[in-house]
Amino acid sequence: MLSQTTSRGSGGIATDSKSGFLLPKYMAPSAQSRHPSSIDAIDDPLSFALRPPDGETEEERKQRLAKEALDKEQSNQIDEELRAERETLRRRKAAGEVKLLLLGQAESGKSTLQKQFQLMHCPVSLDQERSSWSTVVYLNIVKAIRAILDSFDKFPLDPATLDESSSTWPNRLANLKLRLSPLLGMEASLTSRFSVGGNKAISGGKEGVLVHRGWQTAIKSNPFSKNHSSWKSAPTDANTPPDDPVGRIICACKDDVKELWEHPSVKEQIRTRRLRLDDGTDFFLNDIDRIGSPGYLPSIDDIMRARIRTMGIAEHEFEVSMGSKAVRWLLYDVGGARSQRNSWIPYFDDATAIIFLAPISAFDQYLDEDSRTNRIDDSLQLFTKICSHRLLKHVHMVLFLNKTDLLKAKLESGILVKR
Ligand SMILES: Nc1nc2c(ncn2[C@@H]2O[C@H](COP(=O)(O)OP(=O)(O)OP(=O)(O)O)[C@@H](O)[C@H]2O)c(=O)[nH]1
Ligand SMILES: [Mg+2]
Repeated sequence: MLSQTTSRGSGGIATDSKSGFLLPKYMAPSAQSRHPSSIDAIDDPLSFALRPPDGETEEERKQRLAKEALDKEQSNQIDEELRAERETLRRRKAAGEVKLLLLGQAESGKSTLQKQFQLMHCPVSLDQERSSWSTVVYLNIVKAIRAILDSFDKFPLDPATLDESSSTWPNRLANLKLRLSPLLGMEASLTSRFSVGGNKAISGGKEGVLVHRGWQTAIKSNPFSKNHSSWKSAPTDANTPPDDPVGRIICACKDDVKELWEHPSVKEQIRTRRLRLDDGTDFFLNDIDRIGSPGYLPSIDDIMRARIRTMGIAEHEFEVSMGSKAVRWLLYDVGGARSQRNSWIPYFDDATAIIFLAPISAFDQYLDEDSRTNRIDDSLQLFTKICSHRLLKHVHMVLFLNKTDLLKAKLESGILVKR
């Protein structure tokens, strides 16, 4: 090896007798007979790295060639996909499409904003998904009850702190836990309804269920979803028990849910143990009579407040009237948890605009995925990174300070903003 390098490095010019071209000496035919052909030439590090190993057997050669053929096929396939993607983007740009990315940390309100767009520009499609959302509402209720009961398991009530009127509460709590166990037992089956094709929905433990795009369609095909009339008309089956077994259980145990939720010791537990419930929990549990009634179908408010975590990127398409013409908007709703943020980048280079959502009510909260990082700090860092990203230099940016109603409620309840 060393002698070859030395001979090539020796320099000098020779003439190719066939072409008459001047060649470096090591490329002259006489040199080529002594040295490897161009594919193995060590002047080209890539060729050198790719040359067959010394002493390769016939069997190894066949395997290597078969693998190279497979790699080439895969590489061609990727090239073809990239070409098709570039072509789609070119056509979209030519057609004047608007590509809008909704970015921000988890729970910042991206999917909620997407639903508001859908309600404004394509209400029919939201209406068609209406029965699917009852599964999300049920799951939110089950998750909140589980979190409350788990908290009492972890931090049991201290009988010394209970006054006379609450002295029977620990027994009652144990009894409620037993009575609510059939409802809690439905969590896994509710989660499985969100699986799309071969993609299973993931139960994220205390953070809730992560869903793939297209989950609404998957749920619609579940046997408990019912057809319904439009938003404005009242449900026609108001006196018949729900087909959905979870709906039936909620109907049967709504008084227990109510008793648990309204008990002062539960409110105290949430406050003192800083129990983090989803933002829509108060809304759903305060309204359990309505949700737990036969014929329940989610209202628009229910849909807006229902919480389900986005996994990956979900594309939504709308026709938006802009002046005299209708423009096609493609809205991308992304999963906001830290582990999901790398998947945003391929959507940056042809984005028209970004709406960055920052929930300003979260000043006293920490990330689910990193309990040491304050949510406002995370939003600020993320926004700074997005603003300075080289692919987003020419993209319009909208900063959306969200959840102002929750901020107001927190400040009015006496919670102070401090570092
Ligand atoms: N009170 C209140 N709740 C809001 C507001 N915006 C969103 N929410 C609620 O906040 C929760 C989380 O909202 P999502 O839209 O699911 O959050 P996301 O950013 O899509 O979260 P990921 O999908 O996990 O990235 C839902 O329960 C919403 O109803 C708001 O302005 N006020
Ligand atoms: Mg989302």
